[in-house]
Amino acid sequence: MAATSGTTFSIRSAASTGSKYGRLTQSNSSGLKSVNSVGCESKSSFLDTESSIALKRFYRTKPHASYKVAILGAAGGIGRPLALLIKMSPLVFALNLYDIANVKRVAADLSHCDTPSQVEDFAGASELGIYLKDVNVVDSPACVLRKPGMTRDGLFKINANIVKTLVEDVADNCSAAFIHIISNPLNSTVPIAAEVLKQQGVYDPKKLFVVGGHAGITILPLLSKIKASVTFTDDEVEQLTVRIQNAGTEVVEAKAGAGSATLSVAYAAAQFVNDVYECFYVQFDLTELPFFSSRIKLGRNRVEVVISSELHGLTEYEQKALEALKPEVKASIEKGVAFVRKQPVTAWSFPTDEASLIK
Ligand SMILES: NC(=O)C1=CN([C@@H]2O[C@H](COP(=O)(O)OP(=O)(O)OC[C@H]3O[C@@H](n4cnc5c(N)ncnc54)[C@H](O)[C@@H]3O)[C@@H](O)[C@H]2O)C=CC1
Ligand SMILES: O=C([O-])CC(=O)C(=O)O
Repeated sequence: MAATSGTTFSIRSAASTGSKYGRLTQSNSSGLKSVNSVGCESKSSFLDTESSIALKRFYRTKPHASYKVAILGAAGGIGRPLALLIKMSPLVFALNLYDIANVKRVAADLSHCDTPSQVEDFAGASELGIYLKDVNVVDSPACVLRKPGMTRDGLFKINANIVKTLVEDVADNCSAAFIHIISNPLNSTVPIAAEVLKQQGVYDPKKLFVVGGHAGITILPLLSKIKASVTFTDDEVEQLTVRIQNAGTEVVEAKAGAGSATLSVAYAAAQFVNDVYECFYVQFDLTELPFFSSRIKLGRNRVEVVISSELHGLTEYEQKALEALKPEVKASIEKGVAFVRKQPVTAWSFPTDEASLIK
């Protein structure tokens, strides 16, 4: 499922703080890149005086923008709203947009939002090195998406290679960055990214993750953990579980070939430059599988806490579903790792010591 967060995302617009100075810069050093940062003096505000004063206080007391964020696939269905949401964050001072197509128009449009961050656009593989320099956070929805009737795994052939190549560039240029993979099939693309980073000697499992982690029955809503005072009959649990497992597919079908979920995914992805508690698919030893999803506290720079009690006290239905999904997750992980190691899946198994990198 695309977005499941109950956390809040702090959004502030510089316009509403009465930003005093305006700036528009164009730089054509490479012939491909433009630097756009527009700040407008904004005398009129839709806020009343009290709100305006409160926002000015917020800007005085909050830490300065300290993140440089790169979005790979920034001109796509997810990339565009994600770029807007990140452009609105007071925590971000620079936003680099990369895509193989149409990225200039996104940057030009976005640069008219007078928030603190400066937007730059990059296109073409030769630009990746500059684009990733000193980046703290990489968000990657670069890839192709599925059409109605396809499974997420059906994207493996094309997307595995895109993810591998882009993560190799990340490893070369900003290996200390937080890396957020969005590209499907996630159950395989995260292990692909981990394997590439390992091969380059720069893997930190606390810095690589995806919100959720999913495909078909490997999406398992733990309805028994709902805190609100609500109870479901066994039939309702079954119906709700299947509905949630198909939530992404519902959007694919509603868009009838024009894409998959974009706005909700961008919303979920944008939150990770704030402190959040959310379910993430990462490498750790919650189960016998090396990668799994659980609730995690994500701090400013890394995964800080994995809530390992998440799988305790499941109902019989949930426990059965959990056991039933493990072979599929295992196969997806093995497929991703074998792809990077260029080995047949059967020739490889995950060493047990590697299954416990996050404690
Ligand atoms: N994690 C999640 O919950 C979700 C994941 N997805 C996945 O996210 C991915 C992107 O989805 P959308 O943005 O809707 O697709 P889209 O097709 O609208 O955008 C993808 C963008 O990536 C760019 N791109 C392709 N190859 C590239 C490369 N090598 N380098 C840089 N950019 C490249 C394309 O030019 C395009 O602008 C898909 O794989 C989709 O399945 C989609 C929805 C939910
Ligand atoms: O369904 C898809 O293909 C996109 C996706 O992963 C989701 O929305 O959960």
